Amino acid sequence: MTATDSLLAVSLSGVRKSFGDKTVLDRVDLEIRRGEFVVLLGPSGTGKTTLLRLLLGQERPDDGEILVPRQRTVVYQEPRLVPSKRALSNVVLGQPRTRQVTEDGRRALDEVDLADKHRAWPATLSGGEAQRVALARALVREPELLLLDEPFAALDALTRLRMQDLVGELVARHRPAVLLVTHDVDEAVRLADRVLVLRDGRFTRDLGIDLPRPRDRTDPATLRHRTTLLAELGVRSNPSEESHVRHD
Ligand SMILES: Nc1ncnc2c1ncn2[C@@H]1O[C@H](COP(=O)(O)OP(=O)(O)OP(=O)(O)O)[C@@H](O)[C@H]1O
Repeated sequence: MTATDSLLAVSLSGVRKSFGDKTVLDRVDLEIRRGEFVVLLGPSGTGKTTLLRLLLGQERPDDGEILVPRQRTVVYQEPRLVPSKRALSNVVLGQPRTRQVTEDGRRALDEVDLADKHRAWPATLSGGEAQRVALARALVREPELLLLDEPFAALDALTRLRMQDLVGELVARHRPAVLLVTHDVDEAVRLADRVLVLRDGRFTRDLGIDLPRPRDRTDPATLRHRTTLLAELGVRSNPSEESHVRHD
């Protein structure tokens, strides 16, 4: 990244990725500013996870350029905790066990409201608690880029809403750039500064959401964005409709 781009956390230009004769990403450009919360929406199989894997360096593009900060962490749909390590050890996994690291780990657990669970084994945690440990592990390293791959999808509805609020609060405090992959339009409108819709290898919509937080899902402006995104995904919106779209 050049000096003039210092406000950018992520820059992709002309990125192409195919598997066999299937082009998944077709000359994609993407810029994410520092501290910006971007949500990536799209039907199943359109390349959202592939894009995330490219940002993590787990895949290489066939063409194009990808610039990402070195400090990047990820939370997946499953918490992926090490079962033989207690909560705190999972949070500071891979880091030297200095006093500072232990303190930071405890603070991170405190931030996700699990201060009293630092000695808990993963098997004794609820799904939501385990996911909060995973979030603490991702944030304790103060990443410049936080990647979230459907992190709420496996949670029950109430826990999901609480987790969304928690992520919103923690991101506001730590200010990493965020790329959140989801199928949930309401989640996108609730959290994003900007929503990108990925279809047929390209971004078909780049929608800025400039609304105060916390956001009320019944607010007319929120509903307008929701309707726009559902239309972009090819889903008709009406009040009784389920917005958690999955095009399998
Ligand atoms: N390693 C691979 N080898 C072959 N094909 C792959 C590979 N990884 C992904 N694909 C294909 O690329 C396409 C995009 O997959 P990807 O997982 O990125 O989609 P997605 O948008 O994340 O889907 P979902 O929403 O269902 O998670 C799919 O057709 C998938 O089968």
